[in-house]
Amino acid sequence: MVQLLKVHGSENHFFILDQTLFDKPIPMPKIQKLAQKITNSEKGLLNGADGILVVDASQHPDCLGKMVVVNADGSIASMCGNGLRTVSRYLSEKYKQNNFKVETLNADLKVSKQADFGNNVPAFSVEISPIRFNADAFPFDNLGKEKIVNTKLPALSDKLLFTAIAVPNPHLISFVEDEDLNNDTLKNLGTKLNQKNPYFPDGVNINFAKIIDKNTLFVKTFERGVGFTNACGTGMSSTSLAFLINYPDLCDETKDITVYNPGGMVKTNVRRLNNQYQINLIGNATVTHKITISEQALLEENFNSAQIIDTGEEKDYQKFINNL
Ligand SMILES: N[C@@H](CCC[C@H](N)C(=O)O)C(=O)O
Repeated sequence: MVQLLKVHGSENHFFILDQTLFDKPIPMPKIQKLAQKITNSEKGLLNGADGILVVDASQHPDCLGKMVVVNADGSIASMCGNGLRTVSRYLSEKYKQNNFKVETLNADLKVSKQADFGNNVPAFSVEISPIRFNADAFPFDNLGKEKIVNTKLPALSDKLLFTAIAVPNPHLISFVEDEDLNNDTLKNLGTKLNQKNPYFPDGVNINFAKIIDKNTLFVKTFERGVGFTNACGTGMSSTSLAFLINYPDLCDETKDITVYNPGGMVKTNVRRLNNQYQINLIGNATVTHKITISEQALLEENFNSAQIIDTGEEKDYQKFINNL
């Protein structure tokens, strides 16, 4: 029997699968196939999720573990901000440490336990890095730009301005008004740029942000490999950086930015130090269910035999967001 966890950061839901608990690690293609089934909202486990976070041992200095992100469609992403908070909590409790690093595909990232966001709402801070703006980091093509910073892209929209930042997964950001937050623009753009298209051959996460106040944003994301999510941690982080760059008068980098999202709220801090940007993302790391299942049943995608314990944390998370 093996244990999986169902977790979320701002209601961006994942299953944590710890390879070290299996007799033999599950080959990645099998996990990618499993992701497509277990995340399905109707036929998957516990109403599905946005992906699987695969945890494994790390040999890197100061790293308590390694995280690989598998999106709901089976594609692999270089990073996941909301997911990293939950993996940080998992490793923190497993090894009884509060400050450490987690190996990710592109970088070893500093993480730390923070004061709870609410009663029984544990929170973690995670470093979001590396940060890149150039086309090599994405890639993006046929837009006639080396960098996209507060730029009109007529091929995508005749009115919106876009900023493109890889953290290191690719994000396209636009600051919009209510109309574009609520109409189909984000859905249409997200769908167009995440199928075969001449502009973003690897797809792209798209974030529409509304400025609520000084240091306060609302961000809605259409994720590559997933579709609409309740929240995207790297999306809110890259959007916070775009906010600092494009609206310096509204963003005080000595203070945290509060970022509301359809699943709750996180804090980000974005600083420019020695001509380089640094981003930290702070938010809940909630474990909603503990799942015990045989390895065979899991790999045969026979989820009916799973034994499930509800941790009760979701009730407390809901109280926290109801008080926002
Ligand atoms: N939800 C994540 C991002 C997950 C990866 C993304 N779908 C991609 O393909 O880049 C987050 O919280 O950052």
